[in-house]
Amino acid sequence: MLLKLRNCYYSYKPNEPILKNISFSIKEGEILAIMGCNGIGKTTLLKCIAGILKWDSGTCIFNGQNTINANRIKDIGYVPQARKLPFSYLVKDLVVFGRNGTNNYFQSPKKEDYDIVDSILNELGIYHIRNSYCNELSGGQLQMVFIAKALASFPKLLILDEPESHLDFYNQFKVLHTISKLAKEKGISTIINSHYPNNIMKIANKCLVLSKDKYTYGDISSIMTEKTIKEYFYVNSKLIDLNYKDKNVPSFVFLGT
Ligand SMILES: Nc1ncnc2c1ncn2[C@@H]1O[C@H](COP(=O)(O)OP(=O)(O)OP(=O)(O)O)[C@@H](O)[C@H]1O
Repeated sequence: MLLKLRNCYYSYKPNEPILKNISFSIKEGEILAIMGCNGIGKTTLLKCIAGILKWDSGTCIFNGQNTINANRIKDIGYVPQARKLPFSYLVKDLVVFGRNGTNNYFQSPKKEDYDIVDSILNELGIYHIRNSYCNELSGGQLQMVFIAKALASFPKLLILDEPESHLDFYNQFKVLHTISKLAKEKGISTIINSHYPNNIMKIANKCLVLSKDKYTYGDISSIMTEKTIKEYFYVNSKLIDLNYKDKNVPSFVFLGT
């Protein structure tokens, strides 16, 4: 087991926990999707797992170590929600910051670091933009650059906060395909926050859906049901099976509230 959470709590304000009694685990190469309404605590959960926020209590075992009080967790790559950069960096210079797993802009990278960056950019199919300025990229390209930066420290666990938001359908597929490929071919486990059930059903093995007072967690097919959509999102839906290229593609049609 790569990550195991037991009875974890987190609150921004005393005695008002946002995350209550959270328990789940993730194996090597598994993809876990986190879902839930706006403001329910998904980003908070990702930040606690990544060590950006400190759990109030519970046990969080990552790679055999209890990380409940860790300041910086090695081997976790974190990709925050899409954002514009305050400064303009070349793609290769931004991605190389990921080499030491921090945003330490003052440590000079070496040639070996740039070689590793080049191979990652190549693997993600964005080598051709290595000398482009990040603030001149499209949203889809920028998202791939942030994923490259997170991969630059060779993480065992990749954490992505709504990676497909703001992207067109083609780029959503591209990002999802990349996440799935990294899990299958490199065994990189992934936790992904998403607002798109049809997307996560394409790539996730497990799913955790949060609400204010409870959550549900399990295999994706047992969790992503019409009942869960009604109970956690207050929306009526119909889950249909479509056939595409000889594969079954389960998809929700959202009918109304
Ligand atoms: N730094 C903070 N201090 C106090 N409260 C916060 C802080 N950050 C977030 N919150 C609150 O915690 C709750 C959960 O926020 P969070 O960003 O984790 O939700 P989310 O499920 O990721 O939302 P969304 O789907 O809209 O991105 C919200 O009510 C938010 O206002």
